[in-house]
Amino acid sequence: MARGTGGWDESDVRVRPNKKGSRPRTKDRPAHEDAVTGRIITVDRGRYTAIVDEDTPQERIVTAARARELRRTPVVAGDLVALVGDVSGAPDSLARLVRVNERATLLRRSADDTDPVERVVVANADQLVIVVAAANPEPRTGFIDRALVAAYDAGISPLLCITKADLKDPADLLANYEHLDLEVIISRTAQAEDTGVDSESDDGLSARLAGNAVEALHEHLLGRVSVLVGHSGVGKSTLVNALTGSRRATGGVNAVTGRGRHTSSSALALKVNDSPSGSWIIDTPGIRSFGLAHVDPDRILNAFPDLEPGTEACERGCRHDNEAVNCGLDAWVESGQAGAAGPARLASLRRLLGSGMRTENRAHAKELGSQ
Ligand SMILES: Nc1nc2c(ncn2[C@@H]2O[C@H](COP(=O)(O)OP(=O)(O)OP(=O)(O)O)[C@@H](O)[C@H]2O)c(=O)[nH]1
Ligand SMILES: [Zn+2]
Repeated sequence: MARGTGGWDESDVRVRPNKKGSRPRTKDRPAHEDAVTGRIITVDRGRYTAIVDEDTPQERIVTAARARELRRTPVVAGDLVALVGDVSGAPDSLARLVRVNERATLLRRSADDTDPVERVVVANADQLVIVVAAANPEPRTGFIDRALVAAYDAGISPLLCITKADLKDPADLLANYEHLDLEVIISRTAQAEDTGVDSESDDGLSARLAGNAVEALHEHLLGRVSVLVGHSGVGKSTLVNALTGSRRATGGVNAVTGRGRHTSSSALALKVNDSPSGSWIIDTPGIRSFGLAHVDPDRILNAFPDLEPGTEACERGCRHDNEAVNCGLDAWVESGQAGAAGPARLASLRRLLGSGMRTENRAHAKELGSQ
């Protein structure tokens, strides 16, 4: 489209003289023109592990420490950063991390729903894979709903992955989400007639997963950065290892990250097997729930598109929570417009709305959380 002002070129751009230009160079902050870009794979006790020159013959792992000028900017798995100094990646070399590039997305959580400090979990993820088991452990819709809120709030597409469908039919669980435009992958162990993918969990337990399920998930990971969340025991590490070829428990070391030695509980990015450049899984062992103190109640409602139209009948200022009088959502659900799962969905929404902080506390929380 033509620009409204028409016919600009570079000569129209006036370069303002830099007031600080006459200062002695030594007082200028270094421009770091020689910096290289790295993708943060994991963070452990003040050391930042980055991959540099990704998917080129020079690809290498560089360990870095943060520069003072970064102040308190959080740096997390998935961040793209500028590195200077010794970026050779040689044993015992240490680079300096001087800048964090602007993030496309930022997945955040608070420790619980009343904790004012928001924590940055993962940067630049395109997709949040919510892993729940059909049984053992029992699925909790509360966890799924929280993860959906966090995903929508961050502008990350959610994908629901149900594991262990060999133990129980997940139809009842899925009925909760049939009115949502939510993509679902169902995984299970291989039956006799299936092709299987042998994989081991991080605890060294082996499972033979149905090949078509692993393949379906693999397809969703191509060309994207996906972050996986799930409760302990749902089969997350079995899946991650099947998709990345990483086998931490048996001492196998992922060629890229050295996951075999990775013992901390921080997020870890792994390259997806047989995939185009830029396909990453970020496993989050430490994240098993999402405190939503940082999310605005209106945005919580966004994660319930099957209910949201019902709020058109609400009075202005309606909080739609358990104390709300004449909330349009009650009639919406009673009339069946949210389907059979409507009552359970509304109960889940109200649990999330009821547990959050009141708006008055939010401004303060944001200030604290920005650190
Ligand atoms: N029946 C069945 N078992 C599975 C399936 N996937 C994984 N498992 C088993 O479930 C157990 C737990 O799997 P993990 O991969 O360790 O689960 P996790 O989510 O990584 O759990 P943490 O390591 O505690 O975080 C292991 O014994 C797996 O072999 C499945 O689809 N069906
Ligand atoms: Zn309402």
